[in-house]
Amino acid sequence: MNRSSRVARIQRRHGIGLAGAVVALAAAPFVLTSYPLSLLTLSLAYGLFAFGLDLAWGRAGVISIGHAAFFGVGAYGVAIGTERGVPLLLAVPVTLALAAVLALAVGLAGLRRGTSPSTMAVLTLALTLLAEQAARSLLSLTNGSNGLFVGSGGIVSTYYRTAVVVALTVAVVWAHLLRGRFGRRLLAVRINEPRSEHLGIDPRRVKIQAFVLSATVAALAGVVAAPIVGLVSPGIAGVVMSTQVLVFLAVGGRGSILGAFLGAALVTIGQEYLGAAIGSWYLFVIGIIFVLVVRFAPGGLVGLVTARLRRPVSETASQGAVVQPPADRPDAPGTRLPATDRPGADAADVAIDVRDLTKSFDATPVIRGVDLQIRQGEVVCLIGPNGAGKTTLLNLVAGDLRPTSGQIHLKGQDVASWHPHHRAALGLGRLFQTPSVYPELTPAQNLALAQAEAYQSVSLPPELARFADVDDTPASDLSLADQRALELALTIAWGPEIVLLDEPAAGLSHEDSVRLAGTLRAINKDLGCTLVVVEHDMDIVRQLGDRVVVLAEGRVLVSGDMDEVASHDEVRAAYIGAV
Ligand SMILES: Nc1ncnc2c1ncn2[C@@H]1O[C@H](COP(=O)(O)OP(=O)(O)OP(=O)(O)O)[C@@H](O)[C@H]1O
Repeated sequence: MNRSSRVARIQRRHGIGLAGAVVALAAAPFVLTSYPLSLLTLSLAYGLFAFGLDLAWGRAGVISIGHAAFFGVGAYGVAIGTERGVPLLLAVPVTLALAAVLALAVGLAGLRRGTSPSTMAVLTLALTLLAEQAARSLLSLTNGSNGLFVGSGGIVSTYYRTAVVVALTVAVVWAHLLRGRFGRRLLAVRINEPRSEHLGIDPRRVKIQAFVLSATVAALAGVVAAPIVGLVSPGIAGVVMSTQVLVFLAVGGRGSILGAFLGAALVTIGQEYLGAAIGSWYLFVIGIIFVLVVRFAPGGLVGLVTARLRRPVSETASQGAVVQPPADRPDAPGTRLPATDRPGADAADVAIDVRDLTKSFDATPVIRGVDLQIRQGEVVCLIGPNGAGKTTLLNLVAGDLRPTSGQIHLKGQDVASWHPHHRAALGLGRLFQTPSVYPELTPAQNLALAQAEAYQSVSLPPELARFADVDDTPASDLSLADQRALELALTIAWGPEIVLLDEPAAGLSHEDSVRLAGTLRAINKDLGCTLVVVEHDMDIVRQLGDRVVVLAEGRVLVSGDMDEVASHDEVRAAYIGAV
């Protein structure tokens, strides 16, 4: 089955699932009495809350252990608005906007570059503690610990219908978002942040967007929940509520909208009936279930069912995101943008220009005043003994490290302070020493993801294009040689003008290395890519390099063709004796 018919099948299955859910939800008021119906309504609100958390935790890998702060903003927004006679049509948007702004502030602070994931955990924990305390202390606004009453209009089924409409609307909007660029980028950043950044995606932006969306959905859930809960009190924004939603999601399963609603419904309904049967011991039972799920079913109930159904890897790994190159790309496949349309295209013929570059780790200098100019279309091999600073130099050019001093120009642009995704936007691609691909996705999805983000369209050489047909196994199952080839394939499919490669032949057999050198030559000749290759294998260097640059102790020792370099006494003596 080809990829587009598989995508159509997934969409059909989602459509059937949604239709089934609509029918079941529509039938509920006719078969349930008032109490179970109000429990179901509460489950829908909590499901929405869990889904909100999933947007951050399950989809973007952003840890939030204080999401009830946003839920509380939603619930109090409605409660305060109702008490003061503010129309819902005004109170709800203002409340949601407030939650979004709050989340933006937290996201900007906690998702800065270089901060550890635990920063967000600490910040959100502080937020939920603060929110609960604020709800207790701001007496004139919140009525303190006594809370505020919100009426549901008395007719449970009417309110149930409102909750259903809100939940379904969110599900449909989400399904739409998932199919587009945002869903794809969310998936890419969650699976492999550095790779995504070198495909021009800004991971911080994607995570902040996801967190703001997540908080807004959580606040909407609070809006929906307030009239069912009836009494909006400080606990609704507090740490217990924040923990409870983590349980909903862990039980149902992260990364699936069904998991969020299922987990919330099972725990909410279960604890209600358990509570009636065994009193506060129900908390103990819920705790045990949580531990068992985390230990034995980390994918939650939905994960268990999916594993039993043995769904194709391309379906399960992509979490519903559609990973295929968009059909409506303005530049048709096989074409390159006119040179004058590319950013920095009017710069001189120099692709990379490094001047007096230095880099120290702590006080230890590793790069010591490197000058290096590489022309567009050139193939340069960077060689030198272990620890000479070759990888560090690539990292500096790619933006993965900031220089201590000196200048880096790409295509005439001063990029020394630019982030990797900004440099990628100039057409700079890179390969890592350890192949960096999207391991959970199939090779075909890896390629499709790169093509969907493409800097420009290119036709892949046949030895790389073969991956487009491998759609039934995750990339992590490929051999090292194939993972290296896949990393090259997805980088080239993205359409770079300059590619930095860090020991691309490491670990390959002689035959594979020779084949790789031929492919790189073809990429240079047919696609015009400038290549900078760090390599130890002198056979490959001989085949590849227009020019060889020898780096030693962080300095350029000599630069020239292979014969010049090989005849250089210092190089022979100290670095490549056998050449
Ligand atoms: N993040 C870092 N922190 C501290 N020291 C580092 C860091 N990265 C590299 N170094 C040090 O910088 C020096 C140069 O390392 P680098 O990896 O650039 O060398 P290389 O020429 O690529 O070596 P190899 O051929 O073995 O890969 C080494 O001594 C290394 O330990």
